[in-house]
Amino acid sequence: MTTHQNQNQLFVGSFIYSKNLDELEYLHGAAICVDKEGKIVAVERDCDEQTAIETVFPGLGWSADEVVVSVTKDGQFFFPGFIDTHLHASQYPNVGIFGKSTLLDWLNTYTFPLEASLADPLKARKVYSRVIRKTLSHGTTCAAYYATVDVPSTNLLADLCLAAGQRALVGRVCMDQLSPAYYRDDSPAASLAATRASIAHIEKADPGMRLVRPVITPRFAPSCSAPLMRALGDLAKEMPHLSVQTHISENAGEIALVRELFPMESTGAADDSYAAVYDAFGLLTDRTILAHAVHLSEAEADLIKTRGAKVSHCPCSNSAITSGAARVRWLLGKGIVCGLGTDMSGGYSPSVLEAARLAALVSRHVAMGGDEKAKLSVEEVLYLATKGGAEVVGLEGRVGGFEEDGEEDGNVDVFGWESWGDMVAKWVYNGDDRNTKKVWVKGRLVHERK
Ligand SMILES: O=c1[nH]c(=O)c2nc[nH]c2[nH]1
Ligand SMILES: [Zn+2]
Repeated sequence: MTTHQNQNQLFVGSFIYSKNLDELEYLHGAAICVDKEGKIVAVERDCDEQTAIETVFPGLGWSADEVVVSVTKDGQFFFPGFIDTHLHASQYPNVGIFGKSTLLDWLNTYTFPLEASLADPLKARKVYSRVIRKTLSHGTTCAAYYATVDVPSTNLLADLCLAAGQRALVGRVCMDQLSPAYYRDDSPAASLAATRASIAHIEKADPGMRLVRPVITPRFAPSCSAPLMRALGDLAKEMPHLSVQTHISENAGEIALVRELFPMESTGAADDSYAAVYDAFGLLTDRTILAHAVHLSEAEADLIKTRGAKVSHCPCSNSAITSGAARVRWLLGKGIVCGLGTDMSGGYSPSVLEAARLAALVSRHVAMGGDEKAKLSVEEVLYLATKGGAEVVGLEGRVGGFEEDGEEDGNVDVFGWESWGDMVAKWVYNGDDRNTKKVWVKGRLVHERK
């Protein structure tokens, strides 16, 4: 595959992207110029290839013979890359394998043994290479990954993302309690040292955090002792350029466990809620990504809004391991920023488009529970999958550009009489990786469907 890296590029045709939560912008007959560094340097409406060559290129100092041109055909469109705001790269081999488990037994039965086994570098390379290739093929240009406790293989995940050209947040998993002895940090100090080592590696591998960045990753409160939680909260304060990712309020058993492990008298938290525990340790900040947020109380959601923390909605995982139906409309109504996560392998699908579809369906289940306003529209779930996600991972304004286009073969039957709005709805409800023909990140072609 020619990647067109370090070449000026012209994209011509139809562009569709989220203007805001409620509206998609449809630009037909438009042109976008992307320079050698992968930056969008011109967006022109009512512009075809010839017009761009004659009127736009001179201002950019480009000559037509050195520019790579991509043009959409009928029914195709450029769409911003998807942002997967929460997934476990290390759990990819287990997608679909969850039986009838729920969170806590699922972790012990399926998840910890697999994650521990990735300390084998050959196995880690195989799994991480495949998860990157697979998510790129579904149009995921940016992913917030959990790796494992193991430092070398976590670092390898970052290196592989960098080599493949996928934007990524890569987190070494911190956990020093309540998992088998073969899979946990030896002490809070060891966990902190290993985390620092992984951060140092990733920052050295990509000094300007151009594509890949480390993320502070307390697995979830039950996996972390109070001293470890405090150390990671202090680390987040020391490194304000880094995000924090964790899980919150996914499952009833987990919530009861947090209450038992972190009584408010021991933490100095304002109340005995899950969100207050993270807050007490300095882990609830405007750089915090909270996966799930299914069973939050009113007060917890208000606290999350006050701190500016973000939510990764994971409808596939929440359904597969029967955690519950997150009330996304309620979170959005409070002004909490939300994006979508596949949460493999709690979730079984690598596709953010599938997560968008399931977000729409789960919102209808919430509506059937009595809140008619809960239903999310096609426009809303696509916003969560792109611009909302960008804000969740702290890359707003940097991603959400035009990085992907759709193709006519595959599972979406287009008859020719549909409006563009109807075509997009058909893509959301029936599309898959066959509709993703090419994927670009920073101008580099990182996936091409043959
Ligand atoms: O969906 C989840 N996946 C996990 O790996 C995990 N660990 C803690 N809590 C979790 N939830
Ligand atoms: Zn998860």
